[in-house]
This record gives sequence, structure tokens and C-alpha cells, in this order.
Amino acid sequence: MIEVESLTKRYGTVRAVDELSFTAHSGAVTGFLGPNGAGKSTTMRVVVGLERPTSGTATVDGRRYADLAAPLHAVGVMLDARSVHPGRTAFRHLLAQARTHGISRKRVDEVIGMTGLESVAGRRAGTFSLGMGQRLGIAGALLGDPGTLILDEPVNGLDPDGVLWVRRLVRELADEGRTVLLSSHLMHELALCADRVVIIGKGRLLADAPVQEIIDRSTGAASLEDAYLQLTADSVQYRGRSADDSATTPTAGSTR
Ligand SMILES: Nc1ncnc2c1ncn2[C@@H]1O[C@H](COP(=O)(O)OP(=O)(O)OP(=O)(O)O)[C@@H](O)[C@H]1O
Repeated sequence: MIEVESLTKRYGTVRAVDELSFTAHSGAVTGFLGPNGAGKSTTMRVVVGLERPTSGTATVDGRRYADLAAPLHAVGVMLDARSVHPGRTAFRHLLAQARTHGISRKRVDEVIGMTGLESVAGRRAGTFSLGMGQRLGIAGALLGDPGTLILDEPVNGLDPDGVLWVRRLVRELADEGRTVLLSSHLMHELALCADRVVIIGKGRLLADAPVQEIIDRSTGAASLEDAYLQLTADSVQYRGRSADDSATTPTAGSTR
């Protein structure tokens, strides 16, 4: 179980996370949603001890990450699949992680098999495609057979077969009683794999409920995406313009 309580994280004047509280329960997949810059990655980074909270707490099974004796066995984490030494092979990368916790080579081979990387395990990670890198990141998260998994955008860059595999994998992990917290901007995918979603905007909690309840509570929403767009309408910080918008709102200095 992941418990985030009154968590605030400030970077100078920026409140990346603002008095945020939620719980990701064991035996469930919790989707973590919010617009760009809402504070999802910062929250996850605090949970795994990469950032110190300004105030509040974040714990896994009642303990701060820094207090876990063997963190890889407690929490599997994939925050940035690109954070791999590009000159190391996938196998060597996983073996190096495994050695920090006395995890066997057999387990390294097992997670390589689980993630479908057998044929490229001997290749340098720097030559991997986006999707192959994601699979390697997930393999690293599974290495310690942890009770909790935290996955930031796990389906980013995966092919349809890979997306389906992640959907089934997180379901199985939750059905085994594990806690799964995953972020994604793909609403359709989240609606299919999450039991519950936590939606944040500008660092604050906007909703925390089962998927269907979030949809039912929003006026006229037919999908999680509809409900999400309603809930976050005032929290979007970066909104692009279409060509039509640009035509009606010329930029300063435009001669057209
Ligand atoms: N190390 C840092 N220094 C300063 N500001 C930061 C730092 N890390 C994050 N921020 C700011 O904190 C806010 C939240 O960022 P965060 O990466 O947590 O958002 P996010 O919800 O994960 O966004 P995205 O969906 O784009 O990945 C943003 O305004 C970001 O610029």
C-alpha cells in the first residue's frame, strides 16, 4: 500500500505538489492522472526517495522508502526508462541491479523472458528503440519480485501487443495482492486496466475514486476521458493552439 499524506513539494516558488493525499491499495491497479506539469512524476519521485518532501509524508507499507532494508524487493520502480547506461547490454544492466540485492542470474533471465527481451538481451541498451527501453525498465521493476510497483507511463512507445501485455501484467500483479500505481495519459488504456484513478491538477487532488464512479459523477461524461477533461479543465497549464486559433489570434508583430 502506498500512502501519500498532505504531501507538498516546492521548487523555489513552484508548488509542484500541494497538500496531496491519496492511498494506492494493495490488490488494485491505481491510475495516476493529470495534465502535463501536474506533479505526478514529482509525487512518484518522493515516494521512492528521489526527492525530499517540503512537508507531508509518503510511505510504502507504512515505511518511508529510505527506511526500507531491501528496496528492490519492496518497490519496483520505472520512472524514466532512458536512465540506463547506453553502453551496457540489457542483461548486464539488469545483472548490475540484481547484484545490489543478491538477486540471482536466474531471476535476471526470468524477467528478460517475462518482458520478451530474450533476443536482444545481449545488445547495448543505447541501441534500443523506445518500446524496447520501456520493456527493459519494466524488467528492472520486476526484478526483486516486489509487493508494490510504481510505473510512470509504462505503455509509452509500446506496440499494441506490448500495450496488451502491460494491461495483463498489471492485472495479474494486482490479482496476486500487489499494489500497482501507474501513470498514463492514455485514458482508454487506463479505463481498461485501472480499478481506481487518482486525478491531480496543479499539484492538488481533483478526484480519487473507481473509474466508473468518476464517469458517473461527471455531467454527461460517457468515458473516463470525458470525465478527466471536465475535471482538469481549469488545471491545464500548457494548452496548444490549432491553426484556426492562430488565424483568429495573430501573434504580436505578425504581418498577416
Ligand atoms: N527539479 C525540478 N526543479 C524545478 N521544478 C521542477 C523540478 N521537477 C519538477 N518541477 C516542476 O514541478 C511541476 C510538476 O512537474 P512533474 O514532472 O511532477 O509533472 P508531471 O505531472 O509528471 O508532468 P508530465 O505529465 O508532463 O510528465 C512542473 O511545474 C515542473 O516544472
